[in-house]
Amino acid sequence: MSRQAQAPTIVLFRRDLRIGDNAALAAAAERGAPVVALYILDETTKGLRATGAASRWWLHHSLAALGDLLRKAGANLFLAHGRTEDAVAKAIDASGANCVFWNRRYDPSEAGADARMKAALREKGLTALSFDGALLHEPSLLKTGSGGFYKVYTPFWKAMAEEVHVRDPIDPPGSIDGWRGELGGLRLMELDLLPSKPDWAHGLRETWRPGEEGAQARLRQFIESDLANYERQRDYPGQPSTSRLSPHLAFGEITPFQIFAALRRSKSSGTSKFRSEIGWREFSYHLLFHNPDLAGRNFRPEFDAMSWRDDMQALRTWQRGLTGYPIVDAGMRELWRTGWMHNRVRMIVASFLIKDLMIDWRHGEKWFWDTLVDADAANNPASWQWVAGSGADAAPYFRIFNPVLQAEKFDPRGDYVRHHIPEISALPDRYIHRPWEAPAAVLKDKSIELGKTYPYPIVDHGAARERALVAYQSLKD
Ligand SMILES: Cc1cc2nc3c(=O)[nH]c(=O)nc-3n(C[C@H](O)[C@H](O)[C@H](O)COP(=O)(O)OP(=O)(O)OC[C@H]3O[C@@H](n4cnc5c(N)ncnc54)[C@H](O)[C@@H]3O)c2cc1C
Repeated sequence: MSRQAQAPTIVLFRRDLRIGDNAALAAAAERGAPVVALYILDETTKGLRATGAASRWWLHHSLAALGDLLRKAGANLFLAHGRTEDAVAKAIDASGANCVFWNRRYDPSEAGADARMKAALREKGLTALSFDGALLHEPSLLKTGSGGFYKVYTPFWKAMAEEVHVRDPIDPPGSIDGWRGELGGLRLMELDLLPSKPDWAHGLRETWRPGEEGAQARLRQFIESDLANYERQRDYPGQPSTSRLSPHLAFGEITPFQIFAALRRSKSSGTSKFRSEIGWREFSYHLLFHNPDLAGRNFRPEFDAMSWRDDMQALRTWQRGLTGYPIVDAGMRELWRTGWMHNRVRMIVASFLIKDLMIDWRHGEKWFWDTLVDADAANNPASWQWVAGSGADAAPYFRIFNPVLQAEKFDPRGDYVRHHIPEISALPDRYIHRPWEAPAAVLKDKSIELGKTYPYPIVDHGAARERALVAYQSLKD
């Protein structure tokens, strides 16, 4: 029997848009039958969170890149839109496939949908298999001594080191015997993922190269140029020293197994700190797996009693980067322009929204979800809850970042702020993070009119801090 006459294997692609270290694809290629590579944009299955706008932009380009790689290897990438189970059933009917393979997802709503699909397919006598790849550990397997899940990062990471064997990445299949039929699917443009009216994505296009090859290039460049200084420089947003692998990881264009293997091969110092940051991603997924509504519900229920301010005007001012605190505004504008923000600045802007403006962390989480290219179902809510103090292993409630002192420490010459806020870039270093203290003559000389060309601070940090401490203390009491 020729290979094309064998019943094909459907391989579902989701947030694993790569051909390297792709266990499901490798298993399908090894099986020998033709492969139907299928991506389904599922905006219908109940409980799945809709992809944010910046992530949709990324997804479009990542699918284009995956399609190219698959084509070179011998297979088409088929595209569909609708409920996953319906689209899979249609693909089975059209292709005569008798196997469906995929890599596991760990968001409980997605994992639940996959489990239901697996049971339904098996009931029909088909082979349905799921594989690992997104995480170094299976959240269901790593348990504390008392059989629960970890709520504190340090023991979690220690247990990972002791119990989890980090396997080598799987090579991409040399060639794939792609199924030659027609599914009647969609073309990429028909998924309608790109912004058009208006097209706000020019900053994203300038900044990123979505896709597996872009991810591998980024990893190589990071290891060669920045890894050695990572621990020392990772907190300074003006110096590009972090890996910027987050969107590639969020879309599964690269796996933690591939990153760990590359770190093992490198002779660089600084690998331990970098590994532990990847560990925070593992920890976030561990928390999400065990707490399905991480984006909607306080991990610590006592936070349900917090009286947040319902100030939508202030929320919009924060979103637009017009709070009058330059480091906050620079971060929010970096996010809007590039779909990404430096980690230190994410912590500062989040603390500002939650503690200086007393706005519910869920509003910030939603904005990030929509505007980040690395918007991640685990990292985003876990990090917001960490800053709010409502999360597992959270920042202590009395830690309220002073946006001026943070800026002076981590952006000492104001490079980052100047880059993102041109209207105050001419200010001398001593006023760049506190323009309201600049003498009138200096402001005039630099053509800055506070309240007109750049705003006055939306709140006084000292007073806002006191207000937050009272609110947080009342929760404790
Ligand atoms: C309020 C807030 C929201 C966040 N939202 C997201 C999000 O939606 N998606 C996201 O991937 N990260 C999020 N983070 C975590 C972190 O800011 C980003 O992962 C990091 O800035 C990405 O840049 P990088 O790839 O250069 O990081 P690197 O420093 O190079 O780290 C490498 C990788 O480790 C992981 N990582 C690093 N720091 C963290 C962390 N604190 N928590 C979890 N994983 C981490 C990421 O996968 C990252 O790509 C958020 C942090 C905060 C404070």
